Amino acid sequence: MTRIIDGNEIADGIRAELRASVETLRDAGVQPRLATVLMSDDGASETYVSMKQAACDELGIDGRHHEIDPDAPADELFERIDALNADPAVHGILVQLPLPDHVEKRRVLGRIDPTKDVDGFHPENVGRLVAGDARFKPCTPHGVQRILAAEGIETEGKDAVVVGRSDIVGKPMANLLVQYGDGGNATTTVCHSRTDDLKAKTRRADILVAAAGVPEMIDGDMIREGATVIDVGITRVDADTEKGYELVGDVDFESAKEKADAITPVPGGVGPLTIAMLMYNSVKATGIQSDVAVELP
Ligand SMILES: Nc1nc(=O)c2c([nH]1)NC[C@@H]1CN(c3ccc(C(=O)N[C@@H](CCC(=O)O)C(=O)O)cc3)C=[N+]21
Repeated sequence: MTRIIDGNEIADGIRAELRASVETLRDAGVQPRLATVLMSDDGASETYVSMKQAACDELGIDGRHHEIDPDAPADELFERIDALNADPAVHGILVQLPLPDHVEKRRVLGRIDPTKDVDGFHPENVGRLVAGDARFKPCTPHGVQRILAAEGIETEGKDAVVVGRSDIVGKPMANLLVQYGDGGNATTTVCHSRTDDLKAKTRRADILVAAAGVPEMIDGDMIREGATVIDVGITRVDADTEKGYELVGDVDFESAKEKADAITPVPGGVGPLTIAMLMYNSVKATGIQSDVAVELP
């Protein structure tokens, strides 16, 4: 029987443990605070930011939301980041992506204080991850590692194939899978839109991570019998539902589940872990900045 992995359940477990870490900080007189910054009027981005704020509320983290007009000059965003960097009561800063075209993403990510960079996208944090000395693991790949661990899926010696090479998922995911240690030691292949004969590569995967952002591009025919399939893609497609859309993963779930031993659904798979690991990084950031020793799950 194919196991359908319940991401909400795994995320709930992590959040329950994080609540105790937040308590430790509060008992020491430190109130964890996460600033989210949205410079977009995209509906999906608004939804994600409000989910992050709701997760903060649930854990006792003070979530402060900041909005910047998407038509404002980039300097307005930079000044806001500078102010948040300088505020000792703010421990984590998340600038929601994507940003408007006139705002250079690289300049934004490089401007956030690396000790407050809960996304782990600052070049210093990327470098530390690659060097095997991660400070903040990027939330989605970290969440995928937690799913594999929770499901007892060994990565050591396995063939892992990541489809997608984005800075926020594909590249850090591949890096984590190839690192020495728990959740790593996999033989890792990174595929992308220009990969020749993609199917030949994905079919070799014991662990397949689909993170290309192309709805249903991976079907059962591309999956090895008995594989673990992790679907990171979440695309909104117009549909005749209450919200006017539905969420579609990068994996064609119906055909994939015929081949996979374990598979994550969309929604209810990786998405909830992304938010849980953002909370994890926010607690970690608070510990680093306040010099309070906190146990992390
Ligand atoms: N600086 C930055 N950091 C991010 O971490 C970041 C970002 N920008 N931009 C956009 C992506 C996307 N992302 C998601 C988080 C949670 C769900 C999630 O929880 N999804 C639910 C369903 C959500 C729904 O109903 O729409 C699920 O899969 O079950 C999805 C996507 C974080 N991102």
